[in-house]
Amino acid sequence: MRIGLPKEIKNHEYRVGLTPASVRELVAHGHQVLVQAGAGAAIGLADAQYQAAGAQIVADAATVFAQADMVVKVKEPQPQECAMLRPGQILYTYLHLAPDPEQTAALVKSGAICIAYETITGPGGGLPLLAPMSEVAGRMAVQAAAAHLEKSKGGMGVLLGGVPGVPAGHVVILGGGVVGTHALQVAVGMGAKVTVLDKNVDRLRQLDLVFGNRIHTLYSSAQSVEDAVLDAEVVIGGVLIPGAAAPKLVTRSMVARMKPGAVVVDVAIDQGGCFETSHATTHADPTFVVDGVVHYCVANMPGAVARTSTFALNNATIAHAVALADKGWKRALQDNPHLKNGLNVAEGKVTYEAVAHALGLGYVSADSVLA
Ligand SMILES: NC(=O)C1=CN([C@@H]2O[C@H](COP(=O)(O)OP(=O)(O)OC[C@H]3O[C@@H](n4cnc5c(N)ncnc54)[C@H](O)[C@@H]3O)[C@@H](O)[C@H]2O)C=CC1
Ligand SMILES: CC(=O)C(=O)O
Ligand SMILES: [Mg+2]
Repeated sequence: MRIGLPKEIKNHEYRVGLTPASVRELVAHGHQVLVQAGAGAAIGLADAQYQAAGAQIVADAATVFAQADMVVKVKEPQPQECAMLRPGQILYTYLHLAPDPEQTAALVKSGAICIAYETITGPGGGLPLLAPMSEVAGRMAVQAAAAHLEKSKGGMGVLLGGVPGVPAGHVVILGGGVVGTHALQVAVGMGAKVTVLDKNVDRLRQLDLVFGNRIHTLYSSAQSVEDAVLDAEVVIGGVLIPGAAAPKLVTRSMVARMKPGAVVVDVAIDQGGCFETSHATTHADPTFVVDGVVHYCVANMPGAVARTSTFALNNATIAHAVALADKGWKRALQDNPHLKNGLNVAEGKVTYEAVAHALGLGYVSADSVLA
């Protein structure tokens, strides 16, 4: 198969879909890899390293899209990328379609086979191709919040860990999954007071066993969310219902009653966000203020630490990339139900139920397009 690697074009997105080591793996399986010139240059992955791994360097994205049977990316395709996809071509990347009707329409129109990293499941449960980026974003969320609590960034002027004689800030984490766990590790490490809320009591039990009395756990309800959010210096949104639009746990009226200068980091913004007041921002202009509360809602947080993130992502994506290249999409998906769960759009149909439901579109099962 011929595999194409374009350079990412989203705002301040320096990650790349394949490392030279991943290219080497695909080439060893007999595949040809076309890499757009400079695709990894911003994170120290030079064209020469890709060539040494067996790739062919091509001048532009148009050549990659025109010649590849499978395009491997990181972020959802931007409109000009969607326009270059063609029927039957495989697109393997993050998509986050539920809050994005325009992209969904463009992918449906393309006729391409669109496999979303974020809905591929794992034999041990969970979302193993989302997890590494959630680890990064969860850890970054506390860094971002601590920085934006500073007065010069619009915050209330509180040091998260406090100092002897002055209380620490209260970090409230909505969702105790991968983002939540990594956020709470860093928040606990910084000496903050930490509360985590989840609907899954087993998850809270696990966190309680690991972190003991260094954290507080709460079952998530409208009441507990409101009580915690109104007491917080920082709220981190890390809830997820796989593939679906994020539930709006924090209402506009709660935000209006939060402490002035508090900071919210809505990591779940890529699925539409869990604060009613959120809208997606970019690394170039990451925050906005609503009712005195600083909102950080960057939809590609791991792009800021693109070198770490690229290697972590490739560790999780390469095995399925090799399977897709070796077997073709139909057999690879028939052979592996977890990879099949990644199919969101194929041959002009929406094949992921939560996406179809969120957008009010017709749904056709992955099995029926594979038949
Ligand atoms: N903005 C960014 O750059 C990035 C965003 N993300 C996003 O972060 C979000 C979280 O991802 P993960 O932690 O990997 O998901 P996860 O599935 O590991 O965790 C989500 C948690 O939310 C909980 N939850 C669901 N409904 C809830 C409710 N009503 N109240 C409280 N908890 C609830 C679930 O029980 C689960 O424990 C996803 O939308 C993901 O796409 C991930 C990486 C980067
Ligand atoms: C998961 C995601 O949205 C990201 O890594 O950018
Ligand atoms: Mg989007």
